[in-house]
Amino acid sequence: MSEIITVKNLYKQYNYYEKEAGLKNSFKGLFTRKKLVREAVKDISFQVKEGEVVGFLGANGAGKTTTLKMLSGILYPTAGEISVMGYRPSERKKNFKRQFSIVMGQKNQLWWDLPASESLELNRCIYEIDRKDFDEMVDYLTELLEVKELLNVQVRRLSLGERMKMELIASLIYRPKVLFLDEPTIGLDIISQKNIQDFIREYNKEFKTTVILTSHYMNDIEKLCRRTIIMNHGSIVYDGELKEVNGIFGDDKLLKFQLDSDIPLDTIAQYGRIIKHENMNFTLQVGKDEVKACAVKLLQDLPVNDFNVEDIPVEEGITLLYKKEEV
Ligand SMILES: Nc1ncnc2c1ncn2[C@@H]1O[C@H](COP(=O)(O)OP(=O)(O)OP(=O)(O)O)[C@@H](O)[C@H]1O
Repeated sequence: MSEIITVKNLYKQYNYYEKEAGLKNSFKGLFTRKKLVREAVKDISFQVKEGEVVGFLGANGAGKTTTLKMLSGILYPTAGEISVMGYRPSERKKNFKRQFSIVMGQKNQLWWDLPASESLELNRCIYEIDRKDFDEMVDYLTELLEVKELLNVQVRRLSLGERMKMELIASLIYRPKVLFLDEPTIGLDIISQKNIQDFIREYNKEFKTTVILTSHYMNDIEKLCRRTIIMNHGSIVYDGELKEVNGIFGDDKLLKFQLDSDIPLDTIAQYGRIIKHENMNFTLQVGKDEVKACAVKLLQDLPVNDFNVEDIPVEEGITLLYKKEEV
């Protein structure tokens, strides 16, 4: 399949001003303001094929939302190239806007005081959707998401999960080719989270829509995406399958052990890279070839209580990635 999204050397820099607390400082700030720069996205490049579902993972502030906002034309890039369906999103052409949709788990597009059906009707007019197509699509989506009977309930009276389902319906009734989902399961309980995951999977199968999804929940990415892009401090630190994420650590292993008495950290650091320590419990990262020698030495030298050698689990791999500037 061909590429539908191409991103080349994309940067986003936010310029803002320091605001000090207090009335006096606010007044002072009118004349002398300290300019600050935040490099939210730093030289990222990737491509997405038509029909692909790609998951963006990253700690808070990694640059996921900024990237999605640039892909959808909400934000102007500082530098770099973006092509989505052949359009440059920042030009905000009408035909581009008709073919993609963005849903943000933390923002609403539905009118709070009206039932969802009215917001859907408004979208029908904006996107000039044929009545028959619209009715069919609303039927299909409300059935799949099991919210048909809630269409005429005021949005403010819906639960968080029900509201997210309505948001998804509102963003899909015009059958966009590309869908950006920014944390669609945030704050949802496990069942609602699974409902949304099942829906996205089913919808992608049916319509071959290209989906880029950001989430803090690895579970969302695991369930929905073959490919994961992991961001850290504005850069892409991994692009590939989630389960292969540990490949970038080579054949490293984790030595986990508990000590009987206090030992200085710099002594322990001589045996391997300290990944985690809590009270007397330690996790060291050690190269596969050094594991045996390191384990023997550790058991000989230190008052070790409990001891284990493990592969790096995916979660730990991701945590390590989040902590690293570059891999
Ligand atoms: N309007 C803004 N002005 C200044 N800095 C901003 C602005 N918006 C975002 N940032 C900064 O840019 C960085 C990236 O933010 P972004 O929202 O893209 O991260 P994220 O990966 O989506 O994080 P989260 O998971 O917390 O939503 C952060 O350091 C954030 O503080």
